[in-house]
Amino acid sequence: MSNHLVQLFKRGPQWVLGFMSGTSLDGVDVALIQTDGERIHAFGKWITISYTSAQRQTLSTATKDALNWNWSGPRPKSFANAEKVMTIAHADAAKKLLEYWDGEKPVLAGFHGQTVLHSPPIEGQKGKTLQLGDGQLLANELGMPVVFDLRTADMEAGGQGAPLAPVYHTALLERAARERGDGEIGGVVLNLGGVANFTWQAEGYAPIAFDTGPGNGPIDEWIEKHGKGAFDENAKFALAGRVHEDKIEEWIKHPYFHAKPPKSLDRYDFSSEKLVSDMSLEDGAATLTAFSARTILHSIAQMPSRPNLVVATGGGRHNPMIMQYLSEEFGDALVDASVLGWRGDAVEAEAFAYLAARSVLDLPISFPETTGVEKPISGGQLVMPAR
Ligand SMILES: Nc1ncnc2c1ncn2[C@@H]1O[C@H](COP(=O)(O)OP(=O)(O)OP(=O)(O)O)[C@@H](O)[C@H]1O
Ligand SMILES: CC(=O)N[C@H]1[C@@H]2OC[C@@H](O2)[C@@H](O)[C@@H]1O[C@H](C)C(=O)O
Repeated sequence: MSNHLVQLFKRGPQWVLGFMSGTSLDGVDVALIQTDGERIHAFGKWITISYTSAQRQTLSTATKDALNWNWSGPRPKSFANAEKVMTIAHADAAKKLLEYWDGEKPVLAGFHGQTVLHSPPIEGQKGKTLQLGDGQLLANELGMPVVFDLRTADMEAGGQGAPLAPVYHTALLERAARERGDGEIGGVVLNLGGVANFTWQAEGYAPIAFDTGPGNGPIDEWIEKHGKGAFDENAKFALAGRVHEDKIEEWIKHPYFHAKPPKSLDRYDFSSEKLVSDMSLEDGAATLTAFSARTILHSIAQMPSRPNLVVATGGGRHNPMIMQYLSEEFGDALVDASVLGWRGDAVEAEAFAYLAARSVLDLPISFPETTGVEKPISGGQLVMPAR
């Protein structure tokens, strides 16, 4: 069957489904792209289906249990239920999307799963990462082959296991250059997710990518802790607060921000608890938001050259305070994904569709400059639907 898929892709680009359930536990993003594993030929429909509060609670419990478990002893009991709940939520989201899709049937799906724990390699010791997600159950539900577990092979080979979207970011920049007709593939694709990360690309270099530090994660946590919702909508609280600059100067000394890339983070490596627990709601929100923005700027400044295009993707691009910091630095070079015709909230889901196609074709999905793996490698497990 895998051979059959390879033959299909050899004949031409195919429609592929991709899923993302991000660290903010807000919902399932599902998107369609048409690809041959190299180029993005077309964008199809996409949707986000929010988790119900019960589903979110189940995932949040599994995430907390994972942090306490920390790879030692038997797996927490909550994992099995969370895995089933989130896999079914993914299947439902895809079925909903396909109801509104009148194009050709997708031939494959790329399933990221839900990261509950991520421990990058330290001092030559391999790292470990865990994405909950039952690939076989999803394949059965959708009646479609599914590629899942895309981070393990990279980690087994000594890589960070993240970020994986960079090879897709590169394909997006290539597509934009092709559409402009100038052949200039350079730029930065910035993902403003729970954790922030980017891919930097310029003529004559292999693309460089890494997690820059916290994104929306600690801000969300802070707002939720105060009973003010799941996130700081339009930076309402942050804009009413004062940024504690002294704290930012202190935190940015953390070795993570001075370590050479590649590097990656667990969503809870920077938590609001540790950072702003003694501040007012507004000052805490302002300081956490400024911290995320400043660590992004600090990381981009470490690149070999200054980008003349910075494309904002991910939920944090709806946060006006983060965007203000970025635009003070980059001016007109900073653009929203939509300016290039991309779908800023669907990029990660699209990336996993692209990665699934590359996995089936045995093309590399991670690289020395993106995850620190010794040589470019593929990854992922392919499962077929049960008959
Ligand atoms: N209007 C808005 N104002 C402020 N923040 C917003 C707004 N809309 C979305 N966000 C932020 O975006 C987050 C969701 O972003 P996104 O879906 O990219 O995260 P994710 O996919 O879970 O993250 P990751 O990339 O780390 O996996 C929300 O939790 C919130 O913090
Ligand atoms: C371990 C893990 O799930 N990491 C996520 C997280 O969310 C953003 C950032 O941290 C990134 O490294 C990664 O996701 C994207 C999709 C990636 O692998 O590129």
